[in-house]
Amino acid sequence: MRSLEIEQLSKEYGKVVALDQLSLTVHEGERVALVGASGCGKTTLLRLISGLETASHGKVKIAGKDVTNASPRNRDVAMVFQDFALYPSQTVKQNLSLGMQFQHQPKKVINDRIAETAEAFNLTVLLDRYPEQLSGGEQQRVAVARALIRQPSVLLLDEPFSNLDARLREDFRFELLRLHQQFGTTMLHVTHDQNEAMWMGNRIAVMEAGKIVQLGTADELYYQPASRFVAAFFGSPPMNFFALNRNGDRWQTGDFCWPMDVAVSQDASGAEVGIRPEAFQIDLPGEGFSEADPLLFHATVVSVHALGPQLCLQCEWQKEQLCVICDRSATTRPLPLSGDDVTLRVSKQDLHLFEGEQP
Ligand SMILES: Nc1ncnc2c1ncn2[C@@H]1O[C@H](COP(=O)(O)OP(=O)(O)OP(=O)(O)O)[C@@H](O)[C@H]1O
Repeated sequence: MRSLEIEQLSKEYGKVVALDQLSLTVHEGERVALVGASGCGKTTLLRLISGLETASHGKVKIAGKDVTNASPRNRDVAMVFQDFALYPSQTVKQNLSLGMQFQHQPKKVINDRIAETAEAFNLTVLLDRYPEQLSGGEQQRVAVARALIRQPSVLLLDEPFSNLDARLREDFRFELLRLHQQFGTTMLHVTHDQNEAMWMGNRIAVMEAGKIVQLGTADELYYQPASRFVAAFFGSPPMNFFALNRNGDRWQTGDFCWPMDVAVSQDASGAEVGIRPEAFQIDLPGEGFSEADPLLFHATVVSVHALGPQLCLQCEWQKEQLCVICDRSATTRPLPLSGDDVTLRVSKQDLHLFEGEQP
């Protein structure tokens, strides 16, 4: 059972509460991506799991064993750092062997494991090089290989792609997924990048101010965000948000009245409706849509951006910016131009209501 269990974990630095009674289970062989804004406590959590920091309260269990007070070496966990943290004066081979030497593994086991791992990670021809003689992508492969060679129960990754350029990042994502299939290691992967989280996580945990505010699959977070924060975090271009103003018993944005069944609580201090850019259907005036539809938006196109098979329209509606993404094939011909009036419609199930949250 190579799982990771975190129970009610807290960490305070003086008055700063970096982690606030956080609980999370990563099941054996699962990949959980951990996302959140800068300063929300992601690195602190990894440091507590790996034993580089001690917890103020709570427990960390690895493979069923309580390791809350164990030294880093006795935790059966390995970590890959953002800056790779390879030893510059040691060759790739020496970097790979160091952890196993600390474990006092026999020389034959070390050599066999290095040969196997170098093969799996495509590092065989690089074994005698020093880190400075490697490209960023190669250094990253060595860093992950060094973490996995000890066959830890749990692998922690702290922004492992952030020092790679966009192209390499994508290649490395596939590589890491392939290695995960091969090794089946339980993984907790910290990232700032929503796209990376959706690729890498079987489940994604969203952190805000030292707590997990939502844990679920990429689909759950995208289609059923538990808060405005989660809704805004996932999706590119991001969700459109429209502030609602109370007018008697109606809720409006500009002159537009939202349907009555967009039910905002009587005591809500403020509310917003969120609509994903791809939730809009598009038509030119006078075609197709029924004017009786309560969710028609008459907008003006400000700019049009071709994104390969998709089209992105930046529009103005009720003095608000509104972004629409549509498949080119599903768009009316001729394609809309800037300055055109367009009619958009959404389905009620694509409206996300957020009450009383600050952007
Ligand atoms: N050694 C420390 N002493 C005091 N405060 C600290 C210390 N380490 C972290 N903090 C504080 O704890 C909070 C969480 O920091 P942490 O580094 O875990 O955030 P993070 O989510 O990893 O941020 P980033 O994405 O920017 O790396 C922050 O408010 C930070 O200032």
